[in-house]
Parts: sequence; structure tokens; C-alpha cells
Amino acid sequence: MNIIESKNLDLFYSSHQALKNINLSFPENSVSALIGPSGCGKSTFLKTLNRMNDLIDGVKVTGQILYNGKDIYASDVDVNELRKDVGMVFQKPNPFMMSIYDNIAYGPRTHGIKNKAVLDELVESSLKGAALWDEVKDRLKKSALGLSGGQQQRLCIARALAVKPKVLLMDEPTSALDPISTSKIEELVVTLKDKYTIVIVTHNMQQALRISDLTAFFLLGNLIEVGKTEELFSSPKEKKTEDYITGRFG
Ligand SMILES: Nc1ncnc2c1ncn2[C@@H]1O[C@H](COP(=O)(O)OP(=O)(O)OP(=O)(O)O)[C@@H](O)[C@H]1O
Repeated sequence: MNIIESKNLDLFYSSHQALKNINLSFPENSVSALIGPSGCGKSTFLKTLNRMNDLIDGVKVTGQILYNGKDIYASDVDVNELRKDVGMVFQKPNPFMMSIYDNIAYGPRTHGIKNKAVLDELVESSLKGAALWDEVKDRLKKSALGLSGGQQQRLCIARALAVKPKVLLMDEPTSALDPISTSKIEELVVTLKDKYTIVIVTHNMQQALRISDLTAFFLLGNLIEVGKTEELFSSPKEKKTEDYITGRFG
């Protein structure tokens, strides 16, 4: 089943059309990679999936994003609830200037959870889910800013998991990390798909090959091709896809 999908989606930044008639579906419990050269609209598309573009002046969206069959741009949609279900992890780790514990408890607290035992359990299960618990369990009250970059990124993933999302959007989550931290995040993404649906923007085609089930190739605001990752990389249907994945441009 497709948990989230776009239908005839256009997006304009004022007069500049950044997305052109995008039709793309994401099956539950899969990892999908969005690839394409800089400026092709990958991040813009990712952000339409939980209305992060709402925050930008002059943005106009037409078409639909259906989450569990319901248009998230409908007027009665509660954007906070949507972003609870469709969480996001950014390129640069962005922990809050507070303790590791409070970073994770922040989201649940804003949704009204105050009980300490419940929060303790959420903090532990989220950190375990992000493969960080063992490294931080003895320093939960220490500042999150004291963690390494790779640990900070796993903390941000744990923070996203703490509100029990269904979909996780990741915008180049490893581009600021060293190779060891990168491979930890890649392993984590593969394990997370048992419980979540993941859409990840990456510039690294090897990464897309290693971790994703589906790959979508964007170029100049158009979706050129989407398919099973292995097939898209081994026998692309479109010449433009082939040129990109073989490094002839982009
Ligand atoms: N806030 C904004 N205001 C105006 N134009 C924007 C804005 N954000 C992005 N754009 C434009 O929209 C197009 C798509 O940008 P986007 O960031 O989605 O591309 P991308 O594929 O994610 O690129 P990169 O890989 O470099 O992050 C580009 O032409 C970009 O200049």
C-alpha cells in the first residue's frame, strides 16, 4: 500500500516553477531515494511531503499530496499533527541546546506528555531505535552539543522517532558526516524500514544503491524516471537517467 503519494504536483517559488507535474508514490515500509543534480528539486519535493515549504514566502503548490489517501493541503489539515506523522531529519545535525534527554523528550512534551515514566520510556526506546542508547545512556543529562557529528545526527533521528511518526523524510542526512558515521546511519535506515517509511534525498548514488528499494531521478523540476533501485541503476529506461548515473553530466 502507498502511505504517501503526490498527484500532478507543481510547485512555484514566485514565478519560478521548481516542480513540474510530479506523480510519485511511496509504499509503506520501504526506503525511497531521490537523486538528481543540484537544483533539480529533490529537497523541494521532499519538503512538500510534510508542508515544510509553507514556511517560505511566495510558494504556491498545485496538485495533491495524499497521506493515507487524504490531501495534506486540504484546509482542515492540522499541520502539527501532519508533521508528527511525517517527520524530518536535515542535512546538518541540529540538536537543540539542551540535554540529550530533553532533546528527545521535547516533541512528546509539546504533544502533552508530562508523565516522567512515560517520557523515560520514550527517550530510551527512541535512542535504542536510533542505535544511540548504548553510547549515551550514562550521560542523558549532559548537553547534546557534546556529542560527535555522527552521534548528533542519530540523536536527531531519535528525536524524530520520539513522536512516533509513520514516515521519515531525510534530506542528505549523511553529507556532513565521516564514512564511519555514514555507514552507521545507512545501517540504521535499513533497520528503520521495518517500522517506518523512509524517503531520503542523496547525492551519493552508491548510497542510494546500498539502502533504497526505489529510486526516483529528478532533472530540472521533472521526474524523469522512478523504479526499483537495482533496475534503475542496471538498466535505466531513459537516456537522461543513464547519462546521469554513468556520470556524463550533473
Ligand atoms: N526558498 C527558495 N526560494 C526560491 N527558489 C528556491 C528556493 N529553494 C529552492 N529554490 C530553487 O528551486 C530549485 C530546486 O531547488 P532544490 O533545493 O529543491 O534542489 P535540490 O535538487 O534539492 O538541490 P541540491 O541538491 O543542491 O540541494 C532551484 O532552482 C532552486 O534555486
